[in-house]
Amino acid sequence: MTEGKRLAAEKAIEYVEDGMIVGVGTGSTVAYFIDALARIKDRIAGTVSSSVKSTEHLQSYGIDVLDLNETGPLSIYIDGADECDPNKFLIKGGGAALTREKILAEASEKFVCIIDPSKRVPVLGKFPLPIEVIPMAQSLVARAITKIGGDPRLREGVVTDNGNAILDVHGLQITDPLALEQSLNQIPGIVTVGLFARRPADIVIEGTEPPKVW
Ligand SMILES: O=C[C@H](O)[C@H](O)[C@H](O)COP(=O)(O)O
Repeated sequence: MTEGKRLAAEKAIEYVEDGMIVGVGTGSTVAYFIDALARIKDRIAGTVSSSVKSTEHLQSYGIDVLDLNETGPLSIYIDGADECDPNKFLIKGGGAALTREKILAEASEKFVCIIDPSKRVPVLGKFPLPIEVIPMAQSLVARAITKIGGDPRLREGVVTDNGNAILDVHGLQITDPLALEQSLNQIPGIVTVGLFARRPADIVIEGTEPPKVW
């Protein structure tokens, strides 16, 4: 699995062109990408980061981390996923960074998703769906999710970079990711749903030997 993450991350470097500002996701797969990016750091114009953790990792290599409000749209965003289906729809948020990740995916022309082969699934939902919620709405949101058949569990001891809580929703068979994303987005108190269907990945790199790109 670790090797799969590294292989996918190394391949993603081929999508980074000279002078680009690179959107950088979060997680153990992206950590390999940051290590690889450090080797070509003098060829890029900087990065925009999706989390405090990735920012610290990037800065440890002396890579510039810029403000999205200053950069404007990004050419490329590289990030991992917890699950990826054949339509390149994703579940993300296992590392609680989903909100800023969704913002960067939306801001980017090309979203390259890097996964080890275990993340590829026919139907999303085996991995509990992360949802970032405003703390005072935790119970309200949990009740709404229970009504649609999900089993929401508070991720204990986790506060997101935005000061919010995470509910992990178990027991959903996500056969229509787009519809579920849209309907959950209507519930007050939900900040971000960890379903990336409205804005899926454009390219998926699966860390096989050699890597599969689809
Ligand atoms: O919040 C975290 C992110 O969505 C990650 O990209 C996702 O959890 C995958 O992480 P990893 O590469 O560690 O499996």
